[in-house]
This record gives sequence, structure tokens and C-alpha cells, in this order.
Amino acid sequence: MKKILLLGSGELGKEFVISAQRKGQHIIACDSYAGAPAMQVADEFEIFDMLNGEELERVVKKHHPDIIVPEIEAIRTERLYDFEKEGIQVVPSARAVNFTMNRKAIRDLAAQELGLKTAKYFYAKTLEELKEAADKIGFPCVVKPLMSSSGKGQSLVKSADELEHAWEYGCSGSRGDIRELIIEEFIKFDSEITLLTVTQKNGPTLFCPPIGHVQKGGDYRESFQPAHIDPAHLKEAEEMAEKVTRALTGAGLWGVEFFLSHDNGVYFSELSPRPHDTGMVTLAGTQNLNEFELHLRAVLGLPIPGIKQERIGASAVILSPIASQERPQYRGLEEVTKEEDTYLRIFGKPFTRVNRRMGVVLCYAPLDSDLDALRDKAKRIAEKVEVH
Ligand SMILES: Nc1ncnc2c1ncn2[C@@H]1O[C@H](COP(=O)(O)OP(=O)(O)OP(=O)(O)O)[C@@H](O)[C@H]1O
Ligand SMILES: NCC(=O)N[C@@H]1O[C@H](COP(=O)([O-])[O-])[C@@H](O)[C@H]1O
Ligand SMILES: [Mg+2]
Repeated sequence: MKKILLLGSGELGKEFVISAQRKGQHIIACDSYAGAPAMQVADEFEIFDMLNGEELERVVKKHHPDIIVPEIEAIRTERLYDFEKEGIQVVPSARAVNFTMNRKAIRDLAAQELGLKTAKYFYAKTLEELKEAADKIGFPCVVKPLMSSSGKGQSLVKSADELEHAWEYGCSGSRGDIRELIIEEFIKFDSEITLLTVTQKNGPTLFCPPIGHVQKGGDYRESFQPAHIDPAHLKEAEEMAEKVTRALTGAGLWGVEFFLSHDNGVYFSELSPRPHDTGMVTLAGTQNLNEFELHLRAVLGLPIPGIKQERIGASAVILSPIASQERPQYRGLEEVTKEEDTYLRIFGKPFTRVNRRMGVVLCYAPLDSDLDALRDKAKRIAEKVEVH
């Protein structure tokens, strides 16, 4: 039995805990608020600010975990190097978590050191620098905080007079203490995918069938698997995923994000060194092993005899239209449960914000079924669930 300290206790952590406990592991789930989804199913929990290095150290010293599994990016990640030196396994590695929590580190590694194709980009520490960079990149362009996720602080800038707002919005959506943004060329992609990639302690790198997804305001709305893409594009994406995960080192499942364009090919966008939100579609049984089970096996060094696509799947998110400190209620459960081949996963978040992701609808169908129809079904059903 391993003692696993889970840093971040959202919906992704909750599924990871369930997989880990089914393999007899002991989990301490951490987050900044009480009653977080993964805490509801873990053995123990800790509530503290994971951006605070001293607090993080206190909790690590208290529990002496064998393994630390970061689940979010808002963590004082520099400390992870020390824990790793002390013999604690950091997932996938302290290096990977440090590089990916800051867009600058991962983008420079991918574009400059590894030579992967990305959108053109610059960094800006002031509004002036942002304006200069926008001049070089042109419009539209995309502005994001160096540290953020799920589209927080991200804006699509269509003209110069929107830059000031993008600067303010980016700074206010930034996590931690840095006031620096990345400005990227807007890629007019035809589709985007997440390539779930598994790096193993003993064994080759494995890839899941590509997951297609649709984002709005930088946050995921629906995902589906398998995405039908050009086999040459898939091969290129797999090669890039292999390169970047090897450079970052460690064992675990990663969500590697790409933009695909018929005319311009494959762009590397970014990656999560952990299960990906769009990968929740694997909870519909699209694969023999879902992304959380794969992460766990890779982390524990357990065998993965192969990844097989079993059926097609689609996920559609349920967002809260309201902000409330009270425990949310859900309408429409009968509407969902009367549907065939459909699962509902309410995450159990104890309070809401506007547009906070509260649950997901998952639909599946045999391999030869119509994927577009399945996507429509998942979206139609998700719309019937109301958070109030
Ligand atoms: N340069 C770009 N050109 C076109 N679209 C973009 C660009 N950058 C981001 N996007 C869109 O915004 C989405 C979110 O961007 P990105 O993945 O960088 O943000 P994030 O906040 O890290 O999201 P998450 O943490 O949920 O993965 C992308 O999936 C894509 O749809
Ligand atoms: N794109 C990253 C992502 O989806 N992360 C997932 O969302 C949770 C935070 O949700 P919250 O903001 O609603 O607390 C995280 O804990 C993780 O499970
Ligand atoms: Mg992303």
C-alpha cells in the first residue's frame, strides 16, 4: 500500500482517488476548501493554501507520503524538487510539474529547445510590451496569464483598442504573484485534440485514441473520442507528445493539446502532466482503461497490457448559471436517467460560481455509430440538467 498525497481535489482528483482506492492505496486529498470532490472519497484530507510553501511542507512532513500527485496548477511547485530529493515520488516528476505550471517554461522548452511547431508568441510584463508584441503578431491574437488554467484571464483580442482590457483581465485572472502575460498568434484551426499519453517506469510510451473537443472562452464544453483526424497529423502529434513528455521526464498520464489545420498542419499548444478535463469522456467506457486508471497504473509502475478503444463516447459539461455559497441542487435527473447509454457525473462541489463546472454528461455507443449524433445527444441531455 502506498500513501498518496493528492494536491488538488476537484473532479479529476475524485476519479483518481476512486481508481487508487480500488487498488488498495491510501489517499490524503488536499485543497483550499472543505468538502472538495476528491475529499469526499479519500481516506484523509487537508485544507490549506497549496501556494504557500511552508504550509505545503508542513503537510508533507505530517503525512510522509510515498507519492505526491499534483491535481491542479496552483501549487508552490518549486518545493516539489526538495520533496523529490528526499525520496518522495513526485508525479510525473518535479521537473514536469514545474515546467507546465508556467506557460513560459513549457512554451520555451517546446518551441525553442525541442523545435515543436507552436503559435507565434511573445511575453509582456507591461501594457506597453503587450502593445509592441501585438504589433508584431497582428490581430486577432490571444492573450493569457502565464499562470492560469481553464481559460481564466484569457481573451481573444480583435483590435488594438481591446488590448488594455486584455491586459487588465489577464492580470486579474493570473494565479500567484507574477504579472506577466503571453500573447499568441490566433491559430485558425479546423479542430483541436487532446492526445492522452502515458509514460511508464518500465515500458514504452502509450497513446490513447485522440480526443476531440470544443472550448468556449478557453474552457472545455464538450469532448468526444475518437476524433477523426488525418493519420499523418496523428502521427505527427504522437511524435511531438513523445518528445515533450520525454524532455519533461517521469511516469504518468499526460494530456497533450494540439491544434489541427488542413492547410498548416499540427501545432503543439500545451500539456497537463496529469489527467485532462476533456479526457473525462473516457469515463464513458470508451477505452478498456479510463484516463484515471491509466494514470494510477503508470504512477504505481503497474503493467498496462494495452489501450483499446471499446466504443465511441461524448461528454458535455454542466455549468452553474449562478454563484452561491449554499450547496447546489440539481434539476433534470429523471430527464437524464431515462436516456439509454448515458451516465451523469455530478462532482459534488459544495458551492458554485457563475460558469463553474459542476458535472458532466457522458454518452456512449458502439464503435461504428455516428459520432456527431452522439455529441448532439450528450449536449442535448446536459442542457436538461439545471443547477440551482
Ligand atoms: N493561439 C491560439 N489560437 C487559437 N485558439 C487558442 C489559442 N490559444 C488558446 N486557444 C483556445 O483556448 C483554449 C484554451 O487555451 P489553453 O489550453 O492555452 O488555456 P488553459 O487555460 O490552459 O486551459 P486548460 O487549463 O483548461 O487546458 C484552447 O483549447 C483553444 O480552444
Ligand atoms: N482544466 C483544468 C481542470 O479542469 N481541472 C479540474 O478542475 C478542478 C477545479 O475546479 P474548480 O475551479 O471548479 O474548483 C481541479 O481540481 C481539476 O479537477
Ligand atoms: Mg488547455
